[in-house]
Amino acid sequence: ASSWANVPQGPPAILGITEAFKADSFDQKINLGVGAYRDDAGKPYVLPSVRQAEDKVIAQRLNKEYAGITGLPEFTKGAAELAYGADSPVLGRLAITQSISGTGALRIGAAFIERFYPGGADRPKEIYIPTPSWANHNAVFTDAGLSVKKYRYYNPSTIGLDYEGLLADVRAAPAGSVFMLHACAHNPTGVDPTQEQWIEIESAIREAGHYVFFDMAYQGFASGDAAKDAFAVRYFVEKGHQPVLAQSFAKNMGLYGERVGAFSVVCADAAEAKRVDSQIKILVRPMYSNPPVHGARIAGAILSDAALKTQWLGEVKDMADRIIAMRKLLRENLESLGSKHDWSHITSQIGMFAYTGLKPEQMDVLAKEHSVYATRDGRISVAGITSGNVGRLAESIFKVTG
Ligand SMILES: Cc1ncc(COP(=O)(O)O)c(CN[C@@H](CCC(=O)O)C(=O)O)c1O
Repeated sequence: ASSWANVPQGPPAILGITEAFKADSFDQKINLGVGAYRDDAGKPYVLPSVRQAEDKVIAQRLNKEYAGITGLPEFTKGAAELAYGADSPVLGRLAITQSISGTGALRIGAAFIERFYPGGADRPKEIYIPTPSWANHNAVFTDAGLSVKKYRYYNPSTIGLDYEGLLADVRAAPAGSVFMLHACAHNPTGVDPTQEQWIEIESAIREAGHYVFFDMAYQGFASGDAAKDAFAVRYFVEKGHQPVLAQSFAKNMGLYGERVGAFSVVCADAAEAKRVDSQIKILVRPMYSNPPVHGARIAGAILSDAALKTQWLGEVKDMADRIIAMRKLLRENLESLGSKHDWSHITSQIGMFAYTGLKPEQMDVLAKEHSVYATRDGRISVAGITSGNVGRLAESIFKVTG
């Protein structure tokens, strides 16, 4: 018998929505599944600054030699400055490595925590993640040997933040627990703490002596302002935390398939950063040895050139602005159709996703009867909405919800 005779059929991943969408022959079908930006024509968007940087890189006719284990220094320097601020004092005590996009950064972080987080041999290796969180977080952390705990985050009745629940869970967790925080544009809810709420969350986490793992997959893409979107990361660092951070350039640079990301650890001093860097190398070497260079060369070319970086940040703002405009249009269409529901969450939420509040069964009807495809948790990728399809989308949602 085959060695793999006992391999069971697994459930489809989040990217399963795309298959169902592709199989639908209706010419006005709408894909609100995968978190990838689309322009107002519903097409994937390669940022002009990325095309220009790529042309510059190709014109250099560089060789294809291995990068170092921690990737291209020009890229990681730029990624660190973008996240922490170009004049941040932590840049001198930071260990940072390029990663296989955000997922890879999360995986390196999980492995680093599993191997080195203090608390002795008997301490359970665990991490607290929000409820709900990105569908892949659970598997990334459990596959790295961490047990995943949940903290309250979303309040279905208000379709907003469960602020009291979040604070209660932070205070209830054993001192020194690891908390994973979405830095901005929470996936899947699009519900972010306000700056005032972040300030209170920080003091609760500091008082409990917890450790923070930031996941920043949408910097610049949430509000259109990279510094604003990094508020939580920079505020926690300013208050003395030494978090680890996973960065993705999939969305804000549109480098999805180039797999460009970074993982960093804020250390106590340069000597500690050197020791941590050596251990990150020991973790990464047997994982994938060293990262792909093309995407990082593009990102590095943008981040190290003032003019290109400014142009890029303008393009990220344009993407964010289009998403914000589509949120407004969807809400206005639903209201003008006479819907009795309060749709204010559609415009108060931020980033790639809107958590509609629709039930799984309603999402099934949207797909089957209206050819509108999205995940069953009621999350829609706002980037999939265009001025051309927002009318039909609103009608479909109105027919399903009344
Ligand atoms: C919060 C969060 N962290 C990390 C990632 C990892 O992104 P990388 O592509 O590895 O940089 C995503 C992507 N989530 C999107 C993209 C599709 C997916 O992989 O699930 C999503 O939820 O649709 C994310 O939403």
